[in-house]
Amino acid sequence: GLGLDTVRGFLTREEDTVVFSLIERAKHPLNLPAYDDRACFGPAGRHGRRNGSFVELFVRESEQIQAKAGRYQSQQEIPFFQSRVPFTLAPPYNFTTDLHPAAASVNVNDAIWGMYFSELLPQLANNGSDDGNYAVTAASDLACLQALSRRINYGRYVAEVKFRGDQQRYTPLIRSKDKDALMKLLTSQTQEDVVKRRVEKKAMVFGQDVTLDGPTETGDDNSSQSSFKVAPSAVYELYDRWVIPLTKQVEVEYLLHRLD
Ligand SMILES: O=C(O)C(=O)C[C@]1(C(=O)O)C=C[C@@H](O)C=C1
Repeated sequence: GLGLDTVRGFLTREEDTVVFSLIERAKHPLNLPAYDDRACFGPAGRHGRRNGSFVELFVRESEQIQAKAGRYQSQQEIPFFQSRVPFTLAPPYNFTTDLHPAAASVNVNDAIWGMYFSELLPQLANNGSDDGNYAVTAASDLACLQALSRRINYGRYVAEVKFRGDQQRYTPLIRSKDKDALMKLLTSQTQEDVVKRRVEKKAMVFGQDVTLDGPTETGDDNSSQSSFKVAPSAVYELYDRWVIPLTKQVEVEYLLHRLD
């Protein structure tokens, strides 16, 4: 079943996905035109509606095909753009439903979207300004967004486990809608420190150039920040400023609906 070790294990494994997706995005230049709402390449004209930026279009259409394939039948996955596309490409699969139904759809995808494009991306994409290769760039944005969304919105599962493990303390706080007290009760500063230091280390391990000669250890010779594909301190900061706080926001929102 679901326990604190299991859900923390999931978050730990998700860190790999998050860090790798950031490393992949860092390969490409910023490619600003792909994010411009007014740049009207794409089929905007043909369909007579505004499609937003190229990346927005890419994400929306990618999510539609993935919806058809059944991706969002899993409660672990929440699309950035809700659509009513029925899933028709895959046989139905019996996903587990561990979440409380009234709280299962709690998510902070809008905040993740805003954070990714205005805070994270400008910092991440420093490998030149524009190579015109927007399709590959958008695909790696989608991978980052999906990894971050899955990790952060997994706060629903963490909250479910914490609620089940301590119903006597959570129930009155939920009834009185005491967000601050809920936040305090679910917080473990020790665990947050472990997570932040571990993702920083993962950025060092995954983001170094691997060669056959020379030392294999990190931390001794030339492992300055600039020799990593993504700055380890930037990954630490991403978790400190955004990933963990947003996860906790999801946990609180979930708990507020846990007794509905
Ligand atoms: O592991 C937990 O207990 C969580 O709630 C997850 C998490 C995190 O986002 O990593 C969030 C809040 C806690 O203070 C510690 C860690």
